[in-house]
Amino acid sequence: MTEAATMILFGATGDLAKRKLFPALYSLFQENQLPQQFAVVGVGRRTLSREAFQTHVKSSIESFARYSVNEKWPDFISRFYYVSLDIQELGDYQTLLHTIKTVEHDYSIPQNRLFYLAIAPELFEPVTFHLQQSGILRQRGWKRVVIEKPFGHDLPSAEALNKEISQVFTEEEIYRIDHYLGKEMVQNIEVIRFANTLFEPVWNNQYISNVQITSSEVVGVEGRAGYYDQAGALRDMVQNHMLQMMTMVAMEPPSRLKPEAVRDEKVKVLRSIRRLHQADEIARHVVRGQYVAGEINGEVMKGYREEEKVNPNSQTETFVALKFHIDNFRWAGVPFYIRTGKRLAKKATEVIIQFKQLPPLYFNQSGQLDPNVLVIRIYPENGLHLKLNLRQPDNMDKIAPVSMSFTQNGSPGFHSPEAYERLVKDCIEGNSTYFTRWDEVALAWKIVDPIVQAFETGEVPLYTYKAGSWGPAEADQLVAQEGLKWWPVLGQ
Ligand SMILES: NC(=O)C1=CN([C@@H]2O[C@H](COP(=O)(O)OP(=O)(O)OC[C@H]3O[C@@H](n4cnc5c(N)ncnc54)[C@H](OP(=O)(O)O)[C@@H]3O)[C@@H](O)[C@H]2O)C=CC1
Ligand SMILES: O=C1O[C@H](COP(=O)(O)O)[C@@H](O)[C@H](O)[C@H]1O
Repeated sequence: MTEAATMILFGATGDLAKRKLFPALYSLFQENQLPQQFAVVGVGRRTLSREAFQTHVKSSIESFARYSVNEKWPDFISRFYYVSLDIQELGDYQTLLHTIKTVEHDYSIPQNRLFYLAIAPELFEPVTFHLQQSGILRQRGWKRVVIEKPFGHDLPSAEALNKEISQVFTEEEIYRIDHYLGKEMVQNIEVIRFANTLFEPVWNNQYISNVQITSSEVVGVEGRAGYYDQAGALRDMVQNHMLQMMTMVAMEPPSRLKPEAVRDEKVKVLRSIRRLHQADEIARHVVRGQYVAGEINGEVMKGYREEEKVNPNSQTETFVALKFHIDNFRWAGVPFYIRTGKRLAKKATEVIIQFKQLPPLYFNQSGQLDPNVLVIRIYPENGLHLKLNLRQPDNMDKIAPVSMSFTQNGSPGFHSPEAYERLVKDCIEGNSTYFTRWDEVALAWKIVDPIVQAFETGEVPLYTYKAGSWGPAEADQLVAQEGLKWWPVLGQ
């Protein structure tokens, strides 16, 4: 049930708020999914009048929202207030407290306060500390804090951050965002598995040969070089989004559809992922790459090292492909391949489940029959695609693969909610199922940290790939070692 609340949005003048958060709030408002008693206090460092802030919100809606400015607009925008504050200055928080109280009074909102930290990670600690010091958290209603990624740079920094935040908020009050968990088809993975008799019994190492998870991007670093050149693809995408998708594919059925039960099962998967420690072992399981100049859709793209604010000798990976094993009864012997990178040929996110071959008899005498494959399409489509074998209509002696496809966002007039819409609604409602719990974050760092160290000491070669390709050729060899290939993504 949606609860009356005030959202205090730190970083309200920033990019994330403009491109994702205001549009998400507007969609929820249009669909009557926000509480009647709801308001937003935007917080930024720059000085802005309330009117100027409302104009800023309007331009965000006009540029990025699914709904246009319509008759509901005046009611929506009247709920937006603005406070200029320096996060580092404790004294500034009294104005914020005063505004929150005014808003709660004007909209008869009980003192339920949702703090959304859309700010740089180094500000997470000072803001939580000052919220406590200023008395803003000494209210009668509930309090929650939403924290954007990245949650730490490695395990020690994540532990330090968590320790600080935990002095002010309990684990139940902390909502760590991983926006991939808000995506329609990522949430559908558990439905595909646990609501379909066709799939549930075969979802294991008896029937599945391998799993491939791809998230490819056409964009480069897009003005975020300062962060990205320190992070790289492994920290930026694998530590969070890719491992989260893998846990959704691999987890056991939860005892109940409750946040803790679901997250307990995901944690068990993360614990069972075989850790890679030795440099030679890492080099056998991980391929890293960096893009050089190339062409995408007829446009010439510069190489990563030529990008603005990137170190011209940068050793940062913009592509990574990995082979993981999950050492439990369900998955023993099934490789999970993950690949992600920037400046690849297409923007796509897919999970591919490749089933095992039948014995080489009857229609499969040659042993060359195509395997059955289930493709879960997360982007650009929200869909499913199942590859089966049938007789070829024009040559009944031949067996050929056919496809059954379902695309949710293909129907005219159908607009799937954006990931941030689901997640913002969930945190207002107090549903933390699709947010990452601390033990998930810590385990993910434990998996990733030794690989990062091997990268930093140069023990894993950095290959190059052309912008517009599918990554270094060595990534193909990673799967070819087991007689496999990467399944082409949609439209490739
Ligand atoms: N942008 C994106 O697509 C994504 C962003 N994120 C994460 O979201 C967070 C925000 O990112 P983004 O919006 O891009 O960042 P921006 O740099 O665009 O915005 C930063 C915001 O923080 C405010 N700010 C900075 N310093 C202070 C301060 N001392 N006191 C008060 N406010 C301050 C800025 O206010 P002002 O401008 O007024 O100075 C601005 O509103 C980061 O953690 C990022 O990693 C995560 C995924 C995607
Ligand atoms: O978190 C991040 O995700 C985006 C990709 O998200 P998507 O929803 O567009 O697939 C990535 O570009 C960015 O580097 C990373 O920080």
